[in-house]
Amino acid sequence: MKIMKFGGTSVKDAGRIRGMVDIVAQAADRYPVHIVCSAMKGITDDLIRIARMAEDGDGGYKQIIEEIWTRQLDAVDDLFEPDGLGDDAPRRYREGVMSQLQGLLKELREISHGVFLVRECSPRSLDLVMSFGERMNNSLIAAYMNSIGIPAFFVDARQLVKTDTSYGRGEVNFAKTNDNIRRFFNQHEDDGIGVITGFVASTDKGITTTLGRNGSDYSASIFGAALGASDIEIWTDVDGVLEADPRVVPEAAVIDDLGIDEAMEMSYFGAEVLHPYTMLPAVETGIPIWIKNTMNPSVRGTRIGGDAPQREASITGIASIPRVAMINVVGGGMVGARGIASKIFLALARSEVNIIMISQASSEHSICVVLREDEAETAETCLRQDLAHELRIRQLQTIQVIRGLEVVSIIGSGMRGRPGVSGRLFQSLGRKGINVQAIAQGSSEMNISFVISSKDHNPALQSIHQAFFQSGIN
Ligand SMILES: Nc1ncnc2c1ncn2[C@@H]1O[C@H](COP(=O)(O)OP(=O)(O)O)[C@@H](O)[C@H]1O
Ligand SMILES: N[C@@H](CC(=O)OP(=O)(O)O)C(=O)O
Repeated sequence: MKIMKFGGTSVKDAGRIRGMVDIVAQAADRYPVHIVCSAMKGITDDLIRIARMAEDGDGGYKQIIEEIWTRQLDAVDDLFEPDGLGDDAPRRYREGVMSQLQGLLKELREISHGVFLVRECSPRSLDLVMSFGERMNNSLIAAYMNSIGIPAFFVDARQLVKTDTSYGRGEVNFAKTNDNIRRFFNQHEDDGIGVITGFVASTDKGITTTLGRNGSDYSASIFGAALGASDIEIWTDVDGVLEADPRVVPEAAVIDDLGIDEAMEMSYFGAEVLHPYTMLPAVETGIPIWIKNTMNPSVRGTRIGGDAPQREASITGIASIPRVAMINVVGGGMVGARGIASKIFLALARSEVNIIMISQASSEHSICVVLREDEAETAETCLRQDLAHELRIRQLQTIQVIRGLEVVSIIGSGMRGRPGVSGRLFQSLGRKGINVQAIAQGSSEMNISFVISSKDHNPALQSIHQAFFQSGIN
């Protein structure tokens, strides 16, 4: 059995849904499959805008709900068109799916109105609002498959995937989740293809949660691991994981095989083609993950699994995280002093921000942490509170926040023990006049990360790709 996951680009309208169902039907002729689908491309962003506008008392949120509804209706009209041969199935299924979608629309309108009235949208309410994209789209897809004679059943993953109450990024309780999934699919053994909502989950009390943006990839691997799938396929709009973001580096080629560690580094450091947690369930079960192209299904794609293959090349890929900030904690009194680093990290833990990168010069004169720009204010407040004493006695001179930055990483198991890689990297940036503001290298030697100004994003990625992949001396 295989799990096939289709992202928002692969199910963004009726045309793409038809293409996706063709791929699924061909696969299902050869082996059992279940599918995990995302919301139509852009719908989750629209739902977030609805919540934010309603929270701000901006009645314009209603217009966005109408736009979402129009996209759903266009897809229904196109997919459930009577075929003119007297077959009534499209009409019958159209009525069923319309009533399901209208129910969801009503619910979305009521929740948004509630947010508008109280002028408050908690992370918990936001998760509920965001869940509608996946719920609408998978209801539509399951009905469409049935209407063309492919037995399918809608699966609301909220019934099965159980998380804690970390809204916006629920932490999965695997014991309960695996048990729920196995029991549910045993009961539906003869019902055809499960059409599973990606991204959404719920707490023990049934409160809706989500798995984080782009979390449908993770949903696919949760279901794949629980059901002992032979493969987990992530279908998207590119031929696989590429050496760099193809929108910036059009010359980037497909990486045929990636080790689990390399894939984790690529996704953690910004290759949005894959959610970083996707590999976790697969690591334990050894199930390979494939990245494949819905628009080009015959291409092999990238296989992710096990250790990285032996490589001639030093680096495998380049990734980047935009919109980060750097906090520099600077002070002569830090040199040789004990406990300041731990105070800094405790303050950051208290602020619940996610630290992307840390760097400390051996002079111990400063510690720099890199985090998402929208978390910088919270982090700075906590640091100033917890380090107030050290600032007062001048053990620390400043806590400086620099915004408008980006982390770029070069990744690859071939870097281990190979001299000259960072030399070539920084030479290529230097030639383009790009200033590097901080550097970190993990002890695994599989990643060198550095911070640059956001405005240098494109030239940095292009010059690194040129230096390693296009020069013939990677
Ligand atoms: N290294 C990379 N390899 C492949 N795609 C990448 C990479 N970095 C960024 N991308 C972008 O990720 C996109 C796919 O991710 P996403 O939009 O989340 O897809 P989906 O809608 O299928 O979930 C691609 O269209 C590509 O532009
Ligand atoms: N729809 C959700 C979950 C997701 O994974 O979407 P996609 O597969 O389109 O990246 C999001 O936009 O975050």
